[in-house]
Amino acid sequence: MAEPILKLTDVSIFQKDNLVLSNVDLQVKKGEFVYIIGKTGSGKSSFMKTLYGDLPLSKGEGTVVDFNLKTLKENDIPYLRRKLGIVFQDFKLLSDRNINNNLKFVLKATGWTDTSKMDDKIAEVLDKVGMKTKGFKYPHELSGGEQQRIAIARALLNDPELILADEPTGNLDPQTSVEVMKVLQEINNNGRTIIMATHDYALILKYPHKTIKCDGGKVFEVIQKAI
Ligand SMILES: Nc1ncnc2c1ncn2[C@@H]1O[C@H](COP(=O)(O)OP(=O)(O)OP(=O)(O)O)[C@@H](O)[C@H]1O
Repeated sequence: MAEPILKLTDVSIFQKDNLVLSNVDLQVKKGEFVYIIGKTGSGKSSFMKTLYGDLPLSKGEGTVVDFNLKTLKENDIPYLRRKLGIVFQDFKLLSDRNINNNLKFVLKATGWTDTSKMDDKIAEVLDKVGMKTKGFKYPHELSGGEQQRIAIARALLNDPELILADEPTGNLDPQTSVEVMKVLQEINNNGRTIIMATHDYALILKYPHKTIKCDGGKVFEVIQKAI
């Protein structure tokens, strides 16, 4: 039986004093791919931020990759994030160093010390996203789609149990979006759990998965026809 990697029970999500989402109940099992959809301002990013400890969980109960979000302390957050791979719309690569050094920076920051192991891991994740030969390039020398693939490679460095992707195709044209989606799909086919916030209904239709909608301050599962 697949185990739940995320469990939220009657959760409310706030931005400062504003209630963004309430009565959120959701379980995601290991190996699932789940979309979070909804209009601008409906709470997708707030939902994702709660999962990676950027917004505190003050009401309801929640566990993510065995961390209790309700009792999560500031000091726990780096450990939570090591078990997560986070991908943002705007890639967030460091512009002053090449791709290999972007990835090495993350490995060192998360406790890796052995140079040859780091080099092997970097080669492995670049290979997974089809960017094996691009390690010497600087971010500005890559297209948006390539930069996003590097960001996905970066998210894979510590073998995360869960990948959280917040609008990963939001800055990409439709064709490039499909290419990035293929990479995420393949990662999911290899057993990795993915939660992806998106506006991109064309992608959802092309790659159907369980879909959760944020609307009117609530969260509910939708069937494809209703999207
Ligand atoms: N830092 C913040 N401080 C106060 N309110 C915020 C903050 N960030 C977001 N909000 C509010 O919370 C609500 C949900 O925003 P959120 O960014 O989660 O929506 P979203 O669905 O991700 O939107 P988008 O698709 O535009 O990214 C909105 O009303 C927004 O104005």
